[in-house]
Amino acid sequence: MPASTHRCAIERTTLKQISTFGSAGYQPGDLQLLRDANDDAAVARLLANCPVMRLEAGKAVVESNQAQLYIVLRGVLAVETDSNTGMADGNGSVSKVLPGESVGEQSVLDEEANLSRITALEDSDILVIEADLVWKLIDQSNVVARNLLRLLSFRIRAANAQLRTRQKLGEFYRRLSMNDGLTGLYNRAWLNDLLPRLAATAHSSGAPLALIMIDLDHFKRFNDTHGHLAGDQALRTAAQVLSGALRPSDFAVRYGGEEMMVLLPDTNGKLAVAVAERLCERMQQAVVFADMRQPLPHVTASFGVATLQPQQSEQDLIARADAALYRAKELGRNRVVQEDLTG
Ligand SMILES: Nc1nc2c(ncn2[C@@H]2O[C@H](COP(=O)(O)OP(=O)(O)OP(=O)(O)O)[C@@H](O)[C@H]2O)c(=O)[nH]1
Repeated sequence: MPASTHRCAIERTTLKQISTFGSAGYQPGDLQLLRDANDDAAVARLLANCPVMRLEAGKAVVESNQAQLYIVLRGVLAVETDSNTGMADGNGSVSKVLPGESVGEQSVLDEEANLSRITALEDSDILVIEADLVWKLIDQSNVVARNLLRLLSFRIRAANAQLRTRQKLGEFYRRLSMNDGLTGLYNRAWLNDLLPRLAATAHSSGAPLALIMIDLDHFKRFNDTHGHLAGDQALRTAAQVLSGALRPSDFAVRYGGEEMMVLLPDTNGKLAVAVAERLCERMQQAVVFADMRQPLPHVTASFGVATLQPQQSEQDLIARADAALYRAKELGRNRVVQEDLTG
């Protein structure tokens, strides 16, 4: 390619030409992409007139419509991946490009303009290679082709690793938004999302769905006597009792304050009462440790049990379980009451 064509594309950038690669005194073999190409005459010939450009610290390469490959000869570049490409998660990530390393291979290969923002972290000298010259290098040098494949393979691995990390992080935050921070049980937001779906499934399949509403007894007194932190510990203990006693298909939710809820898909009223009895029993036996040397008094809870009736909404189900819980409190607490289906 004639040298004038290079100049035309480059003048639109903040880069200033300081020499050509042929006269700058660098060895191709020192550059990642040209490793083992020191004795490759075709490579030397093709690169001889390629411009070596200076990018001052803090300056960015102005976007070019044409794909170009940048190889750092001296200095450091920061490459901020574009967040509008659909490849990123909206947060562009920044990586450093050190002497010998390159940026822009992918845009050269897919013939797209480089959408990354490239900035010099210090005064940097850069070998700029136009896309069609990169293709000529690939055509004429097996060594360059192999180095490029190696480089791309490394980039794919790195991108996959980053993707996996982001997926894990996404999963972590998803869980965080569904779980109550104090007890680890599902939270109200999760319930609002899931309960209508559980109810719809139960209605359409005809399988029973039971709900147990649970409220710790005299919890205000517990807090007042032992302090709020001990109260928090009692709540955690109660949550452990629930999650430790349920089947994997059941769900325990912190409904709010000292109120919790258990959802039992595929469970009829009789079975749900048996589960609630078991929970009630375990609750009064569970030891509340705020300080290992001195356990706190046991907490008890009252339980209201209801099952989804035909045509009943999930709000009706909660209301019926709540009414049964209220009755359990009235009858003296630390007990299970099933909804009254005769009324
Ligand atoms: N430590 C602690 N206390 C809480 C939390 N959420 C709610 N509470 C307390 O739970 C207590 C609930 O009190 P009440 O609604 O009067 O009920 P109760 O004292 O348990 O009485 P009964 O339900 O009638 O047995 C209040 O004192 C709340 O401050 C929490 O996250 N941590």
